[in-house]
Amino acid sequence: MGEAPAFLVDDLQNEPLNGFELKSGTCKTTTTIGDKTYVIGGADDGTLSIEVRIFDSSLGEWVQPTVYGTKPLLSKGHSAVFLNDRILILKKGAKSDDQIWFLEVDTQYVRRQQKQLGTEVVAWSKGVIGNVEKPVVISGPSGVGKGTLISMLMKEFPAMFGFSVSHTTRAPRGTEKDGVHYHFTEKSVMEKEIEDGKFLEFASVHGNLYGTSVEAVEVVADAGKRCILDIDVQGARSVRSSSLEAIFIFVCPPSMEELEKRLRDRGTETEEQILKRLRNAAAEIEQGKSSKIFDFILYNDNLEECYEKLKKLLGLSGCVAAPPKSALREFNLPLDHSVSKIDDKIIINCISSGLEKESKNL
Ligand SMILES: Nc1ncnc2c1ncn2[C@@H]1O[C@H](COP(=O)(O)OP(=O)(O)OP(=O)(O)O)[C@@H](O)[C@H]1O
Ligand SMILES: Nc1nc2c(ncn2[C@@H]2O[C@H](COP(=O)(O)O)[C@@H](O)[C@H]2O)c(=O)[nH]1
Repeated sequence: MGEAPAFLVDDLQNEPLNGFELKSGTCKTTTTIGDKTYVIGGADDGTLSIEVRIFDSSLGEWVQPTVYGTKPLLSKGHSAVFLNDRILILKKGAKSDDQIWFLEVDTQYVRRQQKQLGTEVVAWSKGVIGNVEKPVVISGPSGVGKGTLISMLMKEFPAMFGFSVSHTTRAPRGTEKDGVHYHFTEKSVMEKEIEDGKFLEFASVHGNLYGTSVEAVEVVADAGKRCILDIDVQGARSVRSSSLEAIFIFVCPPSMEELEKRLRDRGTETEEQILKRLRNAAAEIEQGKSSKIFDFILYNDNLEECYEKLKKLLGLSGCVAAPPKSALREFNLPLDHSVSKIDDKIIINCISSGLEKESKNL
């Protein structure tokens, strides 16, 4: 909370200002939702990213919200329009893969964080142009074959799927590479990043911390690929209640004996770790089968048969590996534009700068 800079108070007195840039060339917009006016833009704290402040007219006060997600970098300005539970931000003069952003202000995820923290919360997420299909969340007990199935999918459809590289505090196994299999990290560093809102979900699994950063998912979406997350049941539950709309698949072993055999044959864990993973497996299978988190349950008995079933439920049966959907189609947003919403359509009014000014709607 704090005092309003004079120019903003002036600007706010001249309502309505929704979605329009404030005067004085500050590259800030205001969006009023109920008692709250979201002032978006500028970087008061010396960072290079877009800042958010809220003026609560019922309190007559400025509120500094807790901001989650990766913040967009400053641009030559932006337009803003409110869409149901989030504000659409169109950055001016930005590259096509950096033009569209959302500031979540009233999504389920934001409301839950607000309740937990007792403060105002907003969350940034990046928009993607095109038809990237829903991400796929794959869970199941350790050793059931999640990684094997995902590798088969990535090998057959390299241009279609991208793996969400998680962070973990566990030590790398022999052949694992940092940044490819996991981002191997220190516990204190990861805890700080969790506090800073960089994670979509995280959980303590078999005695170590694991988590999916917002960036890990964005990297895949930015490449125009469908994101695959290999995460435990706790993580799947968090993603289920986040704003990420995904397909949730739980992989079951044919028996506990077979699961133990696979874990032992893999030879990557100590005896103590194997026993811990097996103890946790029973509870995970119980939750996986009984909770309403998962859309599909797959039994991984015969690997090839299970893989075929996985492809079928992802709509890939009999599919020849296709080139990537061109999710990053060129989309040239002119520098001079305004944005509004009518019914289900976002109208972008482009003003061309010639001798005779011309206006065109997209
Ligand atoms: N259907 C199957 N039949 C026999 N062996 C299998 C089958 N599926 C996977 N395996 C083997 O089981 C072992 C464990 O598989 P994988 O590493 O893919 O499990 P995971 O679920 O990813 O485990 P974690 O959660 O610990 O990473 C591997 O050695 C793999 O080759
Ligand atoms: N909640 C999350 N769980 C994760 C994530 N990345 C992996 N995992 C799960 O951890 C166990 C153990 O994995 P291992 O590589 O040490 O064998 C397994 O069930 C994974 O699904 C994550 O980002 N979040």
